[in-house]
Amino acid sequence: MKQEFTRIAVKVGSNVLARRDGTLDVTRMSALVDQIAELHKSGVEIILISSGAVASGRSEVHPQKKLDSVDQRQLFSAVGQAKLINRYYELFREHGITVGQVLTTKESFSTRRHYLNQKNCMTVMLENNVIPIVNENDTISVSELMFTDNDELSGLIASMMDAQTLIILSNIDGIYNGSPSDPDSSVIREIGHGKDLSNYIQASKSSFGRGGMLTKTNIARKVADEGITVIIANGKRDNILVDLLEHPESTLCTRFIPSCEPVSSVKKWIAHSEGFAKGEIHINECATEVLSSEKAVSILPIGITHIEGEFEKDDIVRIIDFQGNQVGVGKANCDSQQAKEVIGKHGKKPVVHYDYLYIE
Ligand SMILES: Nc1ncnc2c1ncn2[C@@H]1O[C@H](COP(=O)(O)OP(=O)(O)O)[C@@H](O)[C@H]1O
Ligand SMILES: N[C@@H](CCC(=O)OP(=O)(O)O)C(=O)O
Repeated sequence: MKQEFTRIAVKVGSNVLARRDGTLDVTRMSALVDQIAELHKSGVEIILISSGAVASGRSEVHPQKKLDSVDQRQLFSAVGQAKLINRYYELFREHGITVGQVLTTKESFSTRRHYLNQKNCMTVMLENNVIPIVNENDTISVSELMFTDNDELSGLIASMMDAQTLIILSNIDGIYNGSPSDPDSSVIREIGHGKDLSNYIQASKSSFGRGGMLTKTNIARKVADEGITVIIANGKRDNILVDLLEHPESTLCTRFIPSCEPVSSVKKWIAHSEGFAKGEIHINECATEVLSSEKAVSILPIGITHIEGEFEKDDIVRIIDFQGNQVGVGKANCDSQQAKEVIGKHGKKPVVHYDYLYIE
């Protein structure tokens, strides 16, 4: 096997694992496990991000009374995750491979300490030849603190674990340049930096998915900008994982070209922490221009016009340009009160240092 990659993250969407009637497609699961086992045995480290808990629980329990969507998700995932991981455990055991379950929440990424704890857990698993199988802990995640979907989670994991490639498996061959059901549209094979895809993406989602293609493309772009190749491919196609790595040219998929600029570990964490931002730093036209150049610059008080919200030192803040658009995310070097006191002044310390600033 071509050994281009040493560590990859594979995300398997709900729709790949669920049959039309919502039951778990064990044949598909088994086929994917066979491929992952083959890659694992050839020396590629794999991190599996698997959806399917809710879908597999849905067919197991039949509630007596009508449940709201949160109750349903909690009930189905509690039952379904146990079933899912049990299946994986048995299927991988046939190949002599040990797997471990990592259930996480969005909040578990909110501080650098929590983030590093999770990274350490998965590193130790990989070092011991254990394949981590990650999913959101849907039993305790409620709306505001949930990942948009497992695409978002997979992007975070790929970035945190310094994977070279993130393969997102869905029930479609890639991103189409029109409606996927339109015979005139075709799969976009490669997507470079800055390409706007919003015109192509339909709001429709597959039956069991949560986020849809829009979140997939947004996440894919962000992760590719951090230097990771992102591939969207069809998990229902036989041998897809092995084909993607062995015959990349002839295998149908959408590939996001990664940026060549290395991004530090701290910046990667900050890039995925926008959801935890406590405040906003608004900057003037001149600062906006400098930030959009290739130069390494910090946010200095002289370029700040105003501060919104209350934040402490080390909290995540959004950077907003003079036209009101968000241009980045950073870790504050001081609290909001101290920042307000130095607005517009020369010769003061950065409010967000370059090392802790991620420009989108
Ligand atoms: N331009 C497009 N190209 C491909 N798929 C699209 C496009 N626009 C919308 N979609 C929809 O996105 C769906 C995949 O996203 P999603 O339902 O979140 O799947 P998953 O459960 O695998 O994460 C496809 O089944 C398709 O219906
Ligand atoms: N954590 C949920 C995943 C839901 C979800 O976002 O799925 P997907 O549309 O595959 O990204 C589950 O296991 O059912």
